Amino acid sequence: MRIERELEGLRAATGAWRAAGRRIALVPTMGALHAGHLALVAEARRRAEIVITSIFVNPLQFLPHEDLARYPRDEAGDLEKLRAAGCDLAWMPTPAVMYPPGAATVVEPAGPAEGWEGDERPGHFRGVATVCTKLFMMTGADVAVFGEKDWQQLQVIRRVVADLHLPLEIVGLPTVRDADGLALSSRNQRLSPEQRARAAALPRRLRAVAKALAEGRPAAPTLAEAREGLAADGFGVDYLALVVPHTLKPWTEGQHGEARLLATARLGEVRLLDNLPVFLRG
Ligand SMILES: Nc1ncnc2c1ncn2[C@@H]1O[C@H](COP(=O)(O)OP(=O)(O)OP(=O)(O)O)[C@@H](O)[C@H]1O
Ligand SMILES: CC(C)(CO)[C@@H](O)C(=O)[O-]
Ligand code: BAL
Repeated sequence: MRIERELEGLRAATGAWRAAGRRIALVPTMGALHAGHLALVAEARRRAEIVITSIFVNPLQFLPHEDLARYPRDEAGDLEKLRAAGCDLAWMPTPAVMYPPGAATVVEPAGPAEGWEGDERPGHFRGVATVCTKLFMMTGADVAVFGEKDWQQLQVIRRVVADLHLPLEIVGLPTVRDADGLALSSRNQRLSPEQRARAAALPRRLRAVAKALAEGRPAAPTLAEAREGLAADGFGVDYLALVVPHTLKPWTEGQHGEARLLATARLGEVRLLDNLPVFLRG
């Protein structure tokens, strides 16, 4: 596996692959890799001859008070896992490579970037859209693979790619979970054993809400009950909402069809994100 930290090295590799007619898949990550990331790498392998995984903890998507300095990092472990997964190139730019002195241009997403994480973390999706656009341009990928765990992020990326006519395909993969249902996430490492045991209440309550809604229970009281339940379980609930899957607009009572149930809840300092598909019959 090649490891590149400078744009010249990355471009030399991708230029040669492209000249040989090879298709390139990109998996963007912030490192501290787990089985969820490796499922994205496996999907990338199925979709292209060459797999590039980027590891870059992107300062632009963290708000000043957020956990940038405490974000988990494990470069040696990550490289070992990527080698075993058959990744061809690890793209590990420094912040100075990604944002050279004087860098000023950003990608400002709208539409699905509005509300939910967009409200909780103002400017976050600008950072995500900017770095992903740069990663797409730097690697010249034909396809990029993202997780549905960050549902709103996936919809933002799809919107940006369509709006900017970027010549690549975006693939979303279902959330990989631990045995107790908790969505794998790098930030789970920061839960204490006691918090980790309690964290499974989040997917459990989401599954119960999804089942009740699919059975025809009205959304507003079902969601309100689940929020209270999560608070009683010790979570600080940022939001628990039913939305239109691709636009992220709030679901209106009486609508039917495919919806998405989104939740973000805090245990101590750790924010947990999760979401599930829900089908509401007419
Ligand atoms: N459990 C999972 N299943 C599938 N994809 C995942 C999972 N966790 C993360 N991903 C995807 O991996 C990519 C990189 O995510 P990232 O490096 O932020 O990992 P993370 O575990 O989500 O970390 P964080 O704690 O920051 O949320 C994103 O496309 C994300 O949606
Ligand atoms: C897509 C991403 C790698 C951009 O920094 C990040 O938001 C993430 O890890 O989900
Ligand atoms: N996985 C989403 C990236 C972030 O929380 O900043």
